[in-house]
Amino acid sequence: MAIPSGASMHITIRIQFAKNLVSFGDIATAIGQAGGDIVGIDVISSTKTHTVRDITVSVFDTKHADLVTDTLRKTHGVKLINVSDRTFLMHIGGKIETKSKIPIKTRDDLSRVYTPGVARVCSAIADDPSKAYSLTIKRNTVAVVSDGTAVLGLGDIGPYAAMPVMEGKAMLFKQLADVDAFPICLDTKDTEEIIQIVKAIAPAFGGINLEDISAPRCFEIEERLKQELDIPVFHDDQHGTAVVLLAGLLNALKIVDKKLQNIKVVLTGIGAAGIACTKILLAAGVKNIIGVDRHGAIHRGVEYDNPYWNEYAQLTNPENVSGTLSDVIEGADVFIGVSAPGILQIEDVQKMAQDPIVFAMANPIPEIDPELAEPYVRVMATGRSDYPNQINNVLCFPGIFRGALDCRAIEINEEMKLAAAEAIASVVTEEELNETYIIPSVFNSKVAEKVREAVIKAAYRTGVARKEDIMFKAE
Ligand SMILES: NC(=O)C1=CN([C@@H]2O[C@H](COP(=O)(O)OP(=O)(O)OC[C@H]3O[C@@H](n4cnc5c(N)ncnc54)[C@H](O)[C@@H]3O)[C@@H](O)[C@H]2O)C=CC1
Ligand SMILES: CC(=O)C(=O)O
Ligand SMILES: [Mg+2]
Repeated sequence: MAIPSGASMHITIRIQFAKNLVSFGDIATAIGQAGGDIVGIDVISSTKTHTVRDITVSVFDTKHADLVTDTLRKTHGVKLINVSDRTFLMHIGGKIETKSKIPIKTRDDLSRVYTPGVARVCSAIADDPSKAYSLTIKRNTVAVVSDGTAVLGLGDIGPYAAMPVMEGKAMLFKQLADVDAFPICLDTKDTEEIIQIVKAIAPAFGGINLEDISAPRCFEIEERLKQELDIPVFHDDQHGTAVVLLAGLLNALKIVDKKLQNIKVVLTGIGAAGIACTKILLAAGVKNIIGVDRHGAIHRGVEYDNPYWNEYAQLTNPENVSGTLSDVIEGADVFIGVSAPGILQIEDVQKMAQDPIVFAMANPIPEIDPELAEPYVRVMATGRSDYPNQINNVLCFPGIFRGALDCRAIEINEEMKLAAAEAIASVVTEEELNETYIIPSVFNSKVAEKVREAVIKAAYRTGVARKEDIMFKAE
C-alpha cells in the first residue's frame, strides 16, 4: 500500500530548455498534468537561446517521480540533465560528526589533552572510576544500539541499512536535548553476543538506548542489560513508544470525554512496541485491551510458541474473545497499531464505538491511510512527521535520557516513564487541545525540558538518582 509521503518525497529536476521551442509555462503545465506539485524553482544559467533550471517537485512516491521525469523527457525542447532526491542528498557522507570542545593550538595544549598530561587524568579515574563522569564524555553520552532486525516497519534489513535511522536518532538526541549519542549497529543477531558487546562498550556511555531490535530477543537483551549494568538501559521501541502513546491517549480521551477505565482498546502488533504499550496502558488503568497479531486476537486457552504472548493472554482480553481484527474491533473506543501497513480497513473503523480514536503508528506506512480514515474517526494520529498528531517516540527519548543523565539515574523505571507521559501530555494546554492537536510537536522546545524535570523528580522520589545535588531533588 502506498501512502502519499508528503515532504519526504521531493525531487529536484535539472533541465535545459530551448526558449524558442518551449516556455516555462508549458513545462510547469506538463509537470502539473503528471500530478507533480512544483515547490521550488532555481535559475541556474540563462543565455539568449537556452535556460537551465532546477525544479523541485513534490511527488507521492518513486513511481510517481518516474512518471514526472518521463513526462519532462518527452516534452519537446526539454533536455533532462539530472534528477536528485533531496532525502538522499541529506544522507551523503552520513548525517553526524565528532567535534572537539577545545582546539589544540600549541604543543602545550597537545601535552595536556593528550600524552603526557592526559596520563594523570587517566590515573585519577583508575583510582576512582566514578570520576569518569566528571573527566570524560560519559556523563553526556548515549549509545544507540541496533542489530538492524526490526528497523522501522522495514523488518530485518541488517546493521548497515539500519545506520541512517540510528544516525537520525543521534541527531535528534543532540538537537532536542543536547545529548551526545552514537549510532552503533552490530553485525550479530545473537542475544548473548549483543549483551556482552553492550556490556563491554558501556564504560564510554552514560546510557544505552536499544533501538529496532526485534521481539522477543529485545526483551531478554534489555532485561539482562538492566540487571548487569549500572547505567540506564532503555529499549526505545518499547518504552519510548509506550510513553508517547499514553500521552496522546490521555489527551485524546479528554476530547471524546471518555475515561481510561471504561474504554475498549484493540492493539495490533504484539511485538516490542505492542507489548510495552499494553503494559503502560494497564498500569495507567485501562481494563479492556485486546491484542491482535498475524493470527488474530491473543487469548487464553492456546499455547503460543512465543512465551511473551502466553503472558500477554493472561494480562489482557478480559472476555477472552478470539477472531480476526475485523471481528474483535466491534465496539472498540480506541485502535492502536504498531504492526504493519494497511491492515485496518474503513469497514473496521465503522464498527468502532462512537467517536473512534485511531492511532495508526506503524512506520513508515501506517495501518490505515489517515486521509481515507479521517472522515470516520474523531481523533486520528500516526507516527509520521507529515500528518497532524505525530505519536512518535522522538517526543520521549531525548528528554527522558536528558533527565536520567542529569540526575545520574541507575535506571529508567516505571514511575519515570509515567511521569514522562504526563509531562508530554501537559504541554498541550486545555485551550489548545483539539482533534488535530493532541500531542505537542517534536519541535516544541518545552517537551524535552518538561520531560527532563518530571523524570528527575520521579528518579529522586524512587531512589534511583545518584547525583547528590539539591537542585535536582523533588520538592
Ligand atoms: N510511532 C512510533 O513511535 C513507533 C512505531 N513503531 C512501528 O511499529 C511497528 C512495529 O515495531 P516493533 O514493535 O519494533 O516491531 P516488532 O517486530 O517487535 O513487532 C511487530 C509485530 O507486528 C506483528 N505483525 C506484523 N504484521 C502484522 C499483521 N498483518 N497483523 C498483526 N500483526 C502483525 C508481528 O508479528 C510482530 O509481533 C513498526 O512499523 C514500527 O515502525 C515502533 C516503534 C515506535
Ligand atoms: C519511531 C521508531 O523508533 C520506529 O518506528 O521504529
Ligand atoms: Mg525504532
